[in-house]
Amino acid sequence: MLPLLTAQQIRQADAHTVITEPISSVNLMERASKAFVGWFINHFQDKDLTIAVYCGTGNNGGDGLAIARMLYDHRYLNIDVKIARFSDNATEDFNTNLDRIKNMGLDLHELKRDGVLPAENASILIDALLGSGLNKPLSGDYEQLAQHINALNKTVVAVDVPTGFLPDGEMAADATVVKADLVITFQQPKLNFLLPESAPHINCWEVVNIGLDEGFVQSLESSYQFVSEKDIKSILKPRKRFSNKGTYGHALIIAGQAKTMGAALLSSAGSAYAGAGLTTACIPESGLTALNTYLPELMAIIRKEGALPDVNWEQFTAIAIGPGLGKDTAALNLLTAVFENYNKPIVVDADALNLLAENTSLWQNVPEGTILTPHMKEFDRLFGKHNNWWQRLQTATKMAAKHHICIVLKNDYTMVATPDGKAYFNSTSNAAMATGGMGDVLTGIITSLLAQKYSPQDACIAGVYLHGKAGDELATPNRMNVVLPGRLAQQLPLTMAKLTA
Ligand SMILES: NC(=O)C1=CN([C@@H]2O[C@H](COP(=O)(O)OP(=O)(O)OC[C@H]3O[C@@H](n4cnc5c(N)ncnc54)[C@H](OP(=O)(O)O)[C@@H]3O)[C@@H](O)[C@H]2O)[C@@H](O)CC1
Ligand SMILES: Nc1ncnc2c1ncn2[C@@H]1O[C@H](COP(=O)(O)OP(=O)(O)O)[C@@H](O)[C@H]1O
Ligand SMILES: [K+]
Repeated sequence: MLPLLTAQQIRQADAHTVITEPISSVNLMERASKAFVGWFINHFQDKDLTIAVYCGTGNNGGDGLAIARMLYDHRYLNIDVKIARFSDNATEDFNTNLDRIKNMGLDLHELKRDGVLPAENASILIDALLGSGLNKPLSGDYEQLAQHINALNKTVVAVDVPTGFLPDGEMAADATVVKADLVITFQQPKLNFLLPESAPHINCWEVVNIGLDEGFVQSLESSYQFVSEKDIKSILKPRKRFSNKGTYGHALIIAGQAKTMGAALLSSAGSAYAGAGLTTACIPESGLTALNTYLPELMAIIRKEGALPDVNWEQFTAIAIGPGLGKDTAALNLLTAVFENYNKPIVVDADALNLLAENTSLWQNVPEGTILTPHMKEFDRLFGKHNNWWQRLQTATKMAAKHHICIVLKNDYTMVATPDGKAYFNSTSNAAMATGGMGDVLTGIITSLLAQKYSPQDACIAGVYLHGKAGDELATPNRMNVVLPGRLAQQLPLTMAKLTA
């Protein structure tokens, strides 16, 4: 896992690295700038590019100066450096880099506090005005310059963090931020890059390693982690010789009404394709033909109107409830029965989440290790209205700890909050997956992994990763506009095979 630190913790890691490596802070700046330039020249190979580097007078600006110098050394000769002298303060490493660049023959201009904004002929702007040192919203000269840059409509590459963007914590919805086509960020994605509020400001980001002390970074035991393929490979267990269907558990999916049978089919397919030994769908009678036609491998328990189905609960190694279930009395009775009769972790999704939100007494019977899989609206119904995703992240970790459950809060970079108060951000999935029924398949996958005896935490982290990875495998190479959930389910055996090979 890649620990995701707050800006303050990054500063600590920075200071620690300077002392223990040891490396001077200006050489650490040199290393960071070199990493930026390495990425930049690989992707912008035309040396005739006209580039303007906008520098503040802090360390982000110091990076900007070092980057301009290095690009010039790489024969990018059309570089114009603009230094925003909006503050009387400048850091030592900024000043050192200013001395280094002064006599190189590059164009250096200073922007004063007088509000006169520069004309701009360059095609690429490098934003090194402010980085992770942002401690208040932009105002005055900085805000005007940021608005001016945005109005230019040029390609903007930001150093570490776009100017005005808060790396972590709650950012005002109307904050002025330099709009970056690309952010080349140091060491790790900043937490707020992973939340939807970043969408208007950041088109894409890339991480470059600057060699902060790994041991120290780990020792901070960050509450936030970024999941990578390596982590999933160490979670997933390959299927064994001499195993049989009993080895891989029996999943029960309680889902669907006559008009939403698709939800039951898709979640059951997710379970079967993710490798449960057996998958049974608990569905209304009207859906039986559809079930057998769609996937004959599935078994059924029929729900008759007005009666609870006769279920031998203990027979199942994992149970999910909710997709397409509706919120009528029968659905509520079913959910109550599941909570009362089954004491192992249960996957609760969709309408079952809405029922839980409306019937809070149900909470007392939620088994430890249970998994909730809300999207944003379901999450807010459960835990109250939130103004932004930072707040949701805090609530998710708090509620997971309070109820001893896992909460899978779905989005791009779906986060899994676990009972120990941590949050794991997923690194797969794409916008082609934004289509109805996709969450149903995820519910099936997580239930399947639970049935196969993965811990609730591993089932969530691996399930979310596999779901997104299958979506990426289908969408990315073929530039698919949309990936349908049923097709994604079918991709799972291949995705899992690659990760367990
Ligand atoms: N470990 C790493 O990752 C490494 C990081 N490095 C680089 O350092 C960057 C962080 O540098 P930094 O700490 O000097 O802060 P930076 O963003 O340049 O801001 C400068 C000053 O501006 C001020 N200020 C704040 N908000 C403001 C506002 N709204 N409007 C006006 N002013 C505002 C505030 O000063 P204050 O006003 O509080 O006195 C602040 O101190 C980081 O992003 C990366 O590029 C690498 O070089 C090496 C390794
Ligand atoms: N833009 C996106 N980028 C990445 N993943 C997405 C995107 N949109 C949706 N998804 C994924 O698709 C699933 C949608 O779930 P949900 O909203 O519950 O769908 P449904 O209720 O239709 O089944 C989630 O797992 C989510 O992470
Ligand atoms: K910046």
